[in-house]
Amino acid sequence: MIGRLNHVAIAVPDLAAAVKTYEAALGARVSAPQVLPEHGVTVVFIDLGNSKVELLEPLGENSTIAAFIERNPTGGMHHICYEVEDIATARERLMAQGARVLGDGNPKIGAHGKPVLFLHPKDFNGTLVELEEV
Ligand SMILES: CC[C@@H](C(=O)O)C(=O)SCCNC(=O)CCNC(=O)[C@H](O)C(C)(C)COP(=O)(O)OP(=O)(O)OC[C@H]1O[C@@H](n2cnc3c(N)ncnc32)[C@H](O)[C@@H]1OP(=O)(O)O
Ligand SMILES: [Co+2]
Repeated sequence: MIGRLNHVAIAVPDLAAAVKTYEAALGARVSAPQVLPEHGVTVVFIDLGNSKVELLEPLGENSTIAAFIERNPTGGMHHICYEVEDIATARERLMAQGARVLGDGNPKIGAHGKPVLFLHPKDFNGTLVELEEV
C-alpha cells in the first residue's frame, strides 16, 4: 500500500529563520512559502530530487502544531509522509485495522493539491504519519 517517501516534515517556531539556515548552511533550494489556514500552518518545501523536506510553522491561534512547538520550543521532526495510490482504499484498510485516522477522518487537500490523511502517532511507534495520494 505505501509507496515512495513524499516528505519528512520538521516543525519550526520561525520559518524564515529556518529557511535562512537551510539555504546558507545546507545550500538548500527552498520553495516559496504556502499559507494553509485549513491546516493551521505555513510551509515551504525543499526538493531533494528523490524526496522532500517540509518545514512548517504554526499559523494562527489554534494551529494543529502549536502544542507541538510548545513541547519542542526549538522545533523538531514532526511527521513523515508516504505516498499511496488511492487514499480512500488506504483509509478503509487502516480503519479495518483499527488505526486512528485524525481530524474528522476524511481526507483534506494538502500542500501539493492532493488528498492527505493523518494517522495517530500512538498507532505508529510514536511517529505522526501522513498519507498523500499521488
Ligand atoms: C501542509 C499541509 C500538509 C501537507 O500537505 O504536507 C501537512 O503536513 S499539515 C501538518 C499539520 N497538520 C497535522 O499535523 C494534522 C494531524 N495532527 C494532529 O491531529 C495533532 O497534531 C495530533 C497528532 C493529534 C497531536 O495533537 P496535539 O494537540 O499536539 O497533542 P496531543 O496531546 O493530542 O498529542 C497526543 C500524543 O501525541 C503526541 N504527539 C503529538 N504530536 C506528535 C508528533 N508530531 N509526533 C509524535 N508524537 C506526537 C503527544 O506528545 C502526545 O503524546 P503523550 O504526551 O505521550 O500522550
Ligand atoms: Co506534510
